[in-house]
Amino acid sequence: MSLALGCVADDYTGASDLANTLTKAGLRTVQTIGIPADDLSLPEVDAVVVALKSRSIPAEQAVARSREAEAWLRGRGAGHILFKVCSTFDSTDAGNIGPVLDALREDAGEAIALVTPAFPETGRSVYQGHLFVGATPLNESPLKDHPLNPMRDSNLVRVLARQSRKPVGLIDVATVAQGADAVARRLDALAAEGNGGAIADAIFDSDLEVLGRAALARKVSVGASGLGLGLARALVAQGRGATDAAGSAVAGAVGGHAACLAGSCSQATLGQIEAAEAIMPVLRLDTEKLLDGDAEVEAALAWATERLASGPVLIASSASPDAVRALQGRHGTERAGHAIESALARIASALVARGVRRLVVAGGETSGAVVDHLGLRAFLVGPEIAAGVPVLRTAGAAEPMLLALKSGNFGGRDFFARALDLMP
Ligand SMILES: Nc1ncnc2c1ncn2[C@@H]1O[C@H](COP(=O)(O)OP(=O)(O)O)[C@@H](O)[C@H]1O
Ligand SMILES: O=C(O)[C@@H](O)C(=O)COP(=O)(O)O
Repeated sequence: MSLALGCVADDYTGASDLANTLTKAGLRTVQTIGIPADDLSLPEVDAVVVALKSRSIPAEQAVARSREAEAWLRGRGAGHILFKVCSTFDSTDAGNIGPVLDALREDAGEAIALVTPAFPETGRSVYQGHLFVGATPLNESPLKDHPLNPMRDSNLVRVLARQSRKPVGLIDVATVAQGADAVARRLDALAAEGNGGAIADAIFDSDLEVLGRAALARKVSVGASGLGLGLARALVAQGRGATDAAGSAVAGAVGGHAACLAGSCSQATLGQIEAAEAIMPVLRLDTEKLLDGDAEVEAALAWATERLASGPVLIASSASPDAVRALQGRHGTERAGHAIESALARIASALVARGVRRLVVAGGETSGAVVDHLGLRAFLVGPEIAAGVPVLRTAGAAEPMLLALKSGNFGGRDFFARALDLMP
């Protein structure tokens, strides 16, 4: 295996989002769950996205796991490593974007790394270093209420500098408009001034193509799927792409029952759950009881077992920002988050034991907990359900499954219906 591109993603939905983008851009791509064991046979691919559940763990653990993944990818020929983070830069002042960037940059022997979370396809743009979600600055968007990483500063130069060992500079839109050579010169100048990272403006895909070309001249970059698009287009232009059709790797139905699990409390997911009530049974979990033992999980499984044979069901812990804050106030943010992720993961395993082979999961941390509990090892990329969300087919599993791991903020109101239509 001689990879054109290696990617380390800090959550599982983000990994599938990136794998989707790379596949659509012409790179044969596989998503692995952590570093794959030697016995896992992977298809011939141009890119591997190693998915880690490292966005919200202690920084030193995130650094160690990211460096292991980087070494595995470079050992398979990857000349460039993209550290895939959230397009809304989900992180806290404790990290982990800054600490991981510092480590990967130093491992690569680079003085500076280009950083941009812009992803125009989903309305993420960066202007003068400020991140916008649509027309709304990040700190005024629903991301300010994220249960684990509330984003309260749209100025990413400030945000990243607070997490990094070295200062952070800006590559503004005027420089990007001048092309890849101008970006390269700006990176060199910022490095000479002692900066270790540079937030790059990007509003359109054409900006990301410029940034992809400039980034590819170095060994490491940090960004969301927009930068992935730029890197992929630069690699395909160099003749490193695939010729076979994207998504063909997952042809064929898997059958079996279908279920949806939602742990995301994003505004988008709350609306999608509401819309799903019109087309399938929806169970809203009592999160207070969920934190108080197994009774709520057992009740949810009894509810689902009565309904699975008749069609898809949806089980959700998702709640409004006020309800989330109230639960966190009573039980602590970390305990509430981990306990609910764990409960949804146990529900997922029990549903698979009851014949579910088509599973839609809403939420990045939630998807990580579910996929880990199911022991899934890798995914092939299928058709796109919504921007940033593909159908995934398990690779290396005893029985094939189809999954959709939906980033909290992605997808339209009819997402659950569209996903199930594409997961026969
Ligand atoms: N009702 C709730 N109250 C508090 N926290 C919740 C609730 N439901 C889910 N959570 C937690 O919120 C976090 C959602 O994160 P994640 O799954 O990554 O969603 P997103 O993709 O929207 O960021 C998880 O830790 C999850 O366990
Ligand atoms: O880049 C993005 O926005 C997504 O790929 C992503 O990482 C979202 O994270 P979650 O909302 O936690 O799924």
